[in-house]
Amino acid sequence: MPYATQVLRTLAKSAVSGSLTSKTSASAVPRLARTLATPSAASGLFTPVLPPNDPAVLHMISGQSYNGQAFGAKRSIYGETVFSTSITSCKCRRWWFIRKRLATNISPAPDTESMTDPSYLGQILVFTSPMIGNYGVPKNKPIEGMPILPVLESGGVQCSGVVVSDVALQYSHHAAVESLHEWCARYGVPGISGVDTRAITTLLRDQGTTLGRLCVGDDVNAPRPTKEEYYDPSKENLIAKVSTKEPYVLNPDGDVNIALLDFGSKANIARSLVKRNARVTVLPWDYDFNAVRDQYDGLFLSNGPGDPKSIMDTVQRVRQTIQEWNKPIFGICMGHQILGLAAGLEAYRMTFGNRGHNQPVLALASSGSIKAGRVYVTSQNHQYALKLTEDFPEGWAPFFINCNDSSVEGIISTPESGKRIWGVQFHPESAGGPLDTIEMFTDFVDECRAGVAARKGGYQLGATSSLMINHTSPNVVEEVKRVAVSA
Ligand SMILES: NC(=O)CC[C@H](N)C(=O)O
Repeated sequence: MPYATQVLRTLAKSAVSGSLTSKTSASAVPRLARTLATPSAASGLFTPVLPPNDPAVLHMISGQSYNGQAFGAKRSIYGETVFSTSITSCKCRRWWFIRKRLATNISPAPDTESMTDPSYLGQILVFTSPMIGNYGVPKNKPIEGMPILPVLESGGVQCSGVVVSDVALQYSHHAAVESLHEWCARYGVPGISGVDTRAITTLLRDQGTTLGRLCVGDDVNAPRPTKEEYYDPSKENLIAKVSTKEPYVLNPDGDVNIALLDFGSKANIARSLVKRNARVTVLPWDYDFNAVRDQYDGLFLSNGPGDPKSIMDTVQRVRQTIQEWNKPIFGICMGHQILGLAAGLEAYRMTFGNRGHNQPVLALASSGSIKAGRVYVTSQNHQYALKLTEDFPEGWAPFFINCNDSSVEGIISTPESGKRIWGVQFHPESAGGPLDTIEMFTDFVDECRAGVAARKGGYQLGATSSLMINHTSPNVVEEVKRVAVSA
């Protein structure tokens, strides 16, 4: 057991059994007990329910096994093992500050944002940050002014399991109501702690995202699964599992009418639109938007789990929308991949994808708040990407490129196309920050509003983009990579 876990387990056990008085606990952990963010040791400091001392093991289909201790639900699961490079520390302070300014959501640790993101459905999430759960978990209730939407990214934990080096047995945050262990247990999600997450991450980085099995309790002693027994979520239409079943409306009095095609949308996408006073109609993933499109001033395509090619019918419908409809369209992550496929680009599965809140991207075009030539730090969670190609389809250009691996981070309709369409692989809405690209929501909603004004007459549509890379040049791929590397 890692030393930090041992110390905390002993401290927490003593506190629960009453062997530490409040006086001695304050002197044993003076800095934690006195933080301003923690109103009292009783409400904020100690985890009242500790994980049982059960063993756990993470098996990989490639043959490796990692032994540790269980927390969360006492249940064994299969999933796709992926790693996230989110760092725990900055978010808490940042969100407290932003919440005061914008009355927006709170989400005290990146684990809660990632774990409630429906795009993680079917995945076993390995955190490279060594200690996870320090801020606990807040009440996932709607905040004032935003009925329906939870504080976190969805109503519950979406990933299948979590892997951490050292699960925090104590949490301390003004908004926390339970520990990571209790929260996972409530949602039937098992966790493993006390494993070498650096070794697991190195493995995943080298061989790519790998199918895994997380065994808890008695299952630890069961024989390893055969290759055929591993479950592969990427073979399924996961979007159908997380998308809304029925349409619903948010902010009915908003002044611009936006349809949000829900592939498993993070709540902060809807929040970000509502905050800009859009009336948002959330539609199921397979809804025939073309039948109702004239009612709307703009279309938003959300993030979502799995392979974009699992919903080619939707791609076909979006292609028709792009060809026949001239209002603004914005897609994020899965939404961007669907737009790209509809535009005629290729999508491929990356080796280990990009997951974390610290991915630098370079803008290749200026549009609204985005300036060509600038690097923006972004939050990401994806396994698939659009292929960077010499011959971008007519009317389209690369918008952003990843500075680490030169993968396509965004596409944009060219000024000559007469369209106003943007797709980004990263998450501008990222609830945990960074918020470098959050104003893309303002750009989109303003563009929709400009369309409404133009249709009423008299208002000139916003001229949106200018391109830095000439997408018709003979070596667009080389040019884009050169610029990304020099950034
Ligand atoms: N966050 C997302 O929308 C992810 C899109 C897609 N499921 C991928 O893994 O690439």
